[in-house]
Amino acid sequence: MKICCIGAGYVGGPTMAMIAKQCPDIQVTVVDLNQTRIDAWNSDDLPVYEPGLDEVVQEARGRNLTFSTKVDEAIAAADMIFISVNTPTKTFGMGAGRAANLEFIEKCARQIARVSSGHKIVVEKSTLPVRTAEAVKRILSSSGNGATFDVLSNPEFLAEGTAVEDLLKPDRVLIGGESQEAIDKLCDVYAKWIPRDRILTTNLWSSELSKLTANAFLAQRVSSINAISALCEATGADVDEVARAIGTDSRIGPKFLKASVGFGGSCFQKDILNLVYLCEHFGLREVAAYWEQVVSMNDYQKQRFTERIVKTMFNTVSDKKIAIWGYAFKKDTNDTRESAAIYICRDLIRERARVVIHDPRVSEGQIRATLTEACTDMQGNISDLDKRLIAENVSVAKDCYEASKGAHAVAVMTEWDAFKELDFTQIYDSMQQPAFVFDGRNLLDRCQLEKIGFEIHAIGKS
Ligand SMILES: NC(=O)c1ccc[n+]([C@@H]2O[C@H](COP(=O)([O-])OP(=O)(O)OC[C@H]3O[C@@H](n4cnc5c(N)ncnc54)[C@H](O)[C@@H]3O)[C@@H](O)[C@H]2O)c1
Ligand SMILES: O=c1ccn([C@@H]2O[C@H](COP(=O)(O)OP(=O)(O)O[C@H]3O[C@H](CO)[C@@H](O)[C@H](O)[C@H]3O)[C@@H](O)[C@H]2O)c(=O)[nH]1
Repeated sequence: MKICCIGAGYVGGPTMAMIAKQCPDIQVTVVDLNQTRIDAWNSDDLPVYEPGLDEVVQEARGRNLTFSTKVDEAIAAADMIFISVNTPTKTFGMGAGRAANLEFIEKCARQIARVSSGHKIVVEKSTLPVRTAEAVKRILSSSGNGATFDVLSNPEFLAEGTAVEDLLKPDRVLIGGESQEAIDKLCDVYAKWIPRDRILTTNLWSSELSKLTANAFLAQRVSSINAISALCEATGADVDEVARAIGTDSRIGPKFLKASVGFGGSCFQKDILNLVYLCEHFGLREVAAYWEQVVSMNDYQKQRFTERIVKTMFNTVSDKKIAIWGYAFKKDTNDTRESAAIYICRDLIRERARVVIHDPRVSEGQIRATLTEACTDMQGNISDLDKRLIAENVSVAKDCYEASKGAHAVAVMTEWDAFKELDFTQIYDSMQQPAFVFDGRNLLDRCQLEKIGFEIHAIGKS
C-alpha cells in the first residue's frame, strides 16, 4: 500500500512519521508546496519541535518515509491520500474572523481529481466544518480520468508537545465514512499498533463534528477555570485548590483545569469560531452565543493579565523593562500560533514597556513576525507607531538571566520545566526593586520566591 499526505505541518509530519514507523510495509510520502519545510524534514533540524519526534523520523526516513515537493507524482502513485493542510480562520469576505478558510482543502481536492486514475481513498485529516466531505466528494467526482474515490473523515486529536505519545497511544482514533471497505482499509493501518476497541467508526458528519466538539469542550474547561480564577483573585480563594477540589469528583475529572494566562495554539480559537459560524449558518443563535463566550472569556483573561501588570506596577510600565519568560503557546513546542504571549507583549509595548523575551525554542524572527501580525488589521495595515514599538521596545535574550537583568518585572508566559530550575536569588539580585513576578502559569514556587524578596502575582491567587 502507498500513502500520500498533502501538508507537512505540525499534523502531517508527525502523524505520517508514526504511520511509517509502525507500518514498515507501507510507503509513506509527505508532500508540501513549501520547499523550506520539506528541506527541513529531510535534515537533522526538523521544522517541528516535539519530544521524541527526531527518533521516529530517523527510524523511518529513507526506509518507507519520504518528504517531497512533488505533489502530483505522490498523489498519482498513492492508494490512500491524506489531506492535512491548514484550515485557518478566514480573514476576508463572508464569514471573516469566524469561518474556516477552505481554499487549501478545495485546491487539494481539485489537484487529486486532476492527477488521479483508478480508485483512491481520500482521508480528511485537517479539521473541517461539518459537511465539508460533501464538497470534497463533488469536486472529486468531476475527475476527468475516470478515477473513483471514497472519502473518509479521520480527524487528528494529538496535542502539540505530546504528539509522539498521543500518536503512539491515542485515547481513540476516529474514522467516519460511508464505504465499509474504505473504513476497514484505514482501520487496518491503525490496527498495526492501536487496539481495535480504540478505533471508533461513525458516519462522515459525526466524525467531522466530533473534532470541533472535542476542542470546544476542552477549551470550555480552560475558560471555565479561568473565569473562576478572576473570582478567586477577588475573594481570597486559591484557583489551584479549587481545581483540585472539583477535579477529584470523578464526573468532572482533573485534566484541563489549569488556570492560565489564556489558551493559545492554532486550534482552540479557530475551531470554536468555526463552530459558532456553523451554528449561525443554521440559525442557532443561542447555541452560537454560548460557544462564542468561551473565546470572549479567553480574551478577557489575556487582557486582565496585562491590566494587572500595569496596575500593580504603580499604573505605568512606560520605559520599564519587563522580562517575558516563554513565548510558545505551551511547553515542549516551538509553535507560537495564537500564543497568549503575543497579545500580552503587544499590549505591553503599546503601554510603552520594553519587553525582553526568552523562549528556549522560538527564534527572534518568529517573535517579530508574530508581533507584526498581531498589530496588523484585517485590511493588512500596520501603524508606523506599532512598527517602531516592535523595532525599538522588543528585544530577545538568550536565557532568563539575560532577560531579567535590570528588569522591573518578570512575566511567565509558558510553563517550560527549565524555568523552575533557575537561580532565583541571582535573578532577584540582578533586577530593579521592588522585583515583581507575574506568573501566568502558576509555575513557580511562590513561598520560595517570596522568601527571596520577590512580589509575586499569580493567576487566581489574591
Ligand atoms: N497543530 C495541531 O496540533 C493540530 C492537531 C489536530 C488537528 N489539526 C488540524 O490539522 C490541519 C493542519 O494543521 P497543521 O498545524 O499541521 O498546519 P500547518 O500550517 O503546520 O501545515 C499545513 C501545511 O500544508 C501545506 N499546504 C497548504 N496547501 C497545500 C497544497 N495545496 N499542497 C501542498 N501543501 C499544502 C502548507 O504549506 C503547510 O506546510 C488543520 O486543519 C488543523 O486544524 C492541527
Ligand atoms: O488546563 C489547561 C490545559 C491547556 N491550557 C492551554 O490551552 C492551550 C491548548 O493546549 P493543548 O490542548 O494541550 O494543546 P493543543 O496542541 O492546542 O491541542 C488541542 O488542539 C489540538 C488541535 O485540534 C487537538 O488535536 C488536541 O486534542 C487539543 O488538546 C495551551 O495554550 C495550553 O497552555 C490551559 O491553559 N490549561
